[in-house]
Amino acid sequence: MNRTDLRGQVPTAAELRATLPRAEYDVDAALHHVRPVVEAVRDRGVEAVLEYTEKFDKVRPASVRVPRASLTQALAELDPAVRAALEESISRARKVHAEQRRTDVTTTVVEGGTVTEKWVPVERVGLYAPGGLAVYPSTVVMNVVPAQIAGVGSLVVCSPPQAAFGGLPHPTILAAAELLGVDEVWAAGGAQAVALLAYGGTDTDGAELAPVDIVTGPGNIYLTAAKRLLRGLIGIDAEAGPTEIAVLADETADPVHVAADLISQAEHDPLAASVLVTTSIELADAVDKELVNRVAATKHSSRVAEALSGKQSGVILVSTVDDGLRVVDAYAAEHLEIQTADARSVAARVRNAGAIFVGAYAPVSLGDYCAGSNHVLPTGGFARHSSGLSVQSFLKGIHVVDYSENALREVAGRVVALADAEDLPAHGEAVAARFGGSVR
Ligand SMILES: NC(=O)c1ccc[n+]([C@@H]2O[C@H](COP(=O)([O-])OP(=O)(O)OC[C@H]3O[C@@H](n4cnc5c(N)ncnc54)[C@H](O)[C@@H]3O)[C@@H](O)[C@H]2O)c1
Ligand SMILES: N[C@H](CO)Cc1c[nH]c[nH+]1
Ligand SMILES: [Zn+2]
Repeated sequence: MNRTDLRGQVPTAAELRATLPRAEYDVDAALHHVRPVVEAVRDRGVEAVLEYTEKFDKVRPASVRVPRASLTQALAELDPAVRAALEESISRARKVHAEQRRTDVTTTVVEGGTVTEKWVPVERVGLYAPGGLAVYPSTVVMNVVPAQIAGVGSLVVCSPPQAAFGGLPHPTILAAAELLGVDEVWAAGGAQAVALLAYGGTDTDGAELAPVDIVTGPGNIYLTAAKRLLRGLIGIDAEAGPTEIAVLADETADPVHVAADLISQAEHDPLAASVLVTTSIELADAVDKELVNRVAATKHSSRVAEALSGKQSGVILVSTVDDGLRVVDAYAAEHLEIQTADARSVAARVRNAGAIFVGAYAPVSLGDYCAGSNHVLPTGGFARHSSGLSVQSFLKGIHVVDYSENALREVAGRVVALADAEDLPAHGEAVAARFGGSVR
């Protein structure tokens, strides 16, 4: 991997951001490519979805809505070991996400005056599970579990149709949906899926897809560009693009673990990013050596090799773990592993990461499938300001203001004073009208 030596230097966060490895992933540039797709689906519905599906997925499904029988059949035919693993993943995710459900809080501001923050689930959501370079039944779990726990009443899953399966999404995607009790699945991928979810459409056999309020889930640049384009008409989660792993390690880390973990995320995409930040040049050398053999032997060797040699991946040498923390905070990785002495206390000092994996026995792959945490996480530095998918992503907070006559009278003069200060006297008059026209 490329090396950057920052030992003996103390760059600012802005300087770090300018020098750290990062892919050229220009979502804005992809907007012009997906705009015609989105507009065609808006104007011509499912017919346009099918045209783009033929073009990009090389298959034309008979219908875009997946028949109910295909869902039950997929689960019936699912390998029992995969079923057991999905059940474990679902049950752990439910355990963690159940604790996230916020309860309504009522604050008594004055006697007779309360403000309640009420959490209301979004009515209908569209959940995307990618199906390009790999298929992601685990992402069905990570989308559906928080939405269900939030209390969303209507869920639809979209995943790309697979030519090898007659235009249906991959059977493990269908089986995961069935296991989770989701019965509305549509075979659409990328930008056309997001547009279909946002605008709705009528299938070839007359089945209706009602527009959703929010679309969540990760995907490639076309999916992300469509989410960015349609944001406003629909809500979206944080952008979750090509997978990233950063490992902050010192001389106590095992190079075999570090190399295996860097490869694990590089296998998602040639654009995936694997970054090692270390105080130890010996560890960096040992990891590089380990990578040579492992990359050659791994199944998706060329994809991994491309990701690891890309400008988005590399080794950063730092003088101290404190300097390393500054680097990983500036980078704001989707996944951050801490493989140092006293990993817990180092992890406690991290500010920016989608998820943090502490110590030798918490590899990112555990979080991808079975830790109970969510794997739909912000990439591209978005972890500086955004969180991963959670129950909260599917809830809206509404303030409910309930004041009695006396409680309003008590504060009426203040409202009028502020309204006058803003030269919006009608605001004050709306209060005064309740008290005979004057509150002074
Ligand atoms: N951050 C996360 O939480 C997370 C989780 C899982 C996966 N991922 C990432 O999601 C991404 C999945 O990408 P993918 O490509 O494998 O699957 P995908 O489902 O996002 O994309 C496949 C779709 O892209 C569309 N497409 C293909 N070529 C196109 C073109 N030239 N123009 C317009 N549309 C086109 C096709 O319609 C196809 O259905 C990977 O980068 C992976 O790393 C991220
Ligand atoms: N690492 C991905 C999130 O970036 C999630 C995933 C799903 N399956 C395997 N990995
Ligand atoms: Zn992964």
